[in-house]
Amino acid sequence: MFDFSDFYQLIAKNRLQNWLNVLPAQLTEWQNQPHGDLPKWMRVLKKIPMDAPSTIDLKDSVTIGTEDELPAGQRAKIENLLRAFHPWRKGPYNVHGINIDTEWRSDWKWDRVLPHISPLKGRYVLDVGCGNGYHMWRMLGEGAELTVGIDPSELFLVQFEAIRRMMGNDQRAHLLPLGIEKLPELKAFDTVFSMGVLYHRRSPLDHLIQLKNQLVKNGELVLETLVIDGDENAVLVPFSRYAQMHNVYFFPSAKALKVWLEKVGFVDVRIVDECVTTIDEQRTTDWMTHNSLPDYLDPNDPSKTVEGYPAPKRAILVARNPD
Ligand SMILES: Nc1ncnc2c1ncn2[C@@H]1O[C@H](C[S@+](CC[C@H]([NH3+])C(=O)[O-])CC(=O)[O-])[C@@H](O)[C@H]1O
Repeated sequence: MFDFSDFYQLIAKNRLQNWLNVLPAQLTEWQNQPHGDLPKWMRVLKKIPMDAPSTIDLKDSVTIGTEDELPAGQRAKIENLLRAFHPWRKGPYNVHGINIDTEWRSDWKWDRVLPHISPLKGRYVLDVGCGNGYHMWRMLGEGAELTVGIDPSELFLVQFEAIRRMMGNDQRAHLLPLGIEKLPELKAFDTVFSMGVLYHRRSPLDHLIQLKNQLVKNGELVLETLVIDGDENAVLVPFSRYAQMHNVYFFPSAKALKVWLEKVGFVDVRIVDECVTTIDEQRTTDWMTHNSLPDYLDPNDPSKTVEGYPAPKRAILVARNPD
């Protein structure tokens, strides 16, 4: 159903080649599972043109082509095709003047991350839980040699592939529909990002070890997750939902997270940013019409979630793998 052969050919010639010992079997298994709406989305995806646009900006935004490059009728057709992949959560994207106004201002997160990380020029980058790949394009904008994203969501895979087609089938970015737990110890990436994933993992220290196992010696981890206020021993484990999210487990303080990273062997651990998520950063839009953060906060006290927990606050930590 999905063709990963370009990626296999690419990594056969580079330092990710050991991955070929397990990856084709895993992705064949994935292909053979039932996939809900994916066949329908694939039919839409194939209608999206694969022509290289006249201009691409990945440095300051993700902007593909210009408005006047395409006849109005063709632009309207592309917009309809892209809307078939609702809800668009991560972005924004601008495609031939079509402004995909996503639930999240993922560019704001990128602006908080970028000043604190090693330059990405020439690097092999892994983005764990990459969503639809928004940050992968921004990583290429910073000169990364290759970005590989992994995310189990099928909708995010088709959204990513739609954008990639309109980039002229760019081969510098690849998204694989896998969870982090499926990765062997590749020890091959210069930078590994895990943003918005840790609180979804039942075993957060194992998650940190899995991330470490993907890094080359002296490679850099960029970790972003929901945190609470408090000292090295503070951690919240919500009883059930948090801000209406299922499958959430550990919300440490940034200081506790630093200890966890050191405990599993990272060094030079730095807490580089902490900020409360505003309702301007995560909200309902024309491209994501479901409920969003404003609906998940206590209407009488927006410093709390509807469940009575502290409202979402996120921290960014950067660390080095010495091994
Ligand atoms: N086991 C797993 N392995 C890999 N990915 C997973 C796993 N489980 C869930 N995910 C994926 O992790 C992503 C977390 S979203 C952050 C997106 C982006 N990074 C961002 O920073 O904007 C945050 C959120 O919406 O809660 C989703 O796309 C899941 O499918």
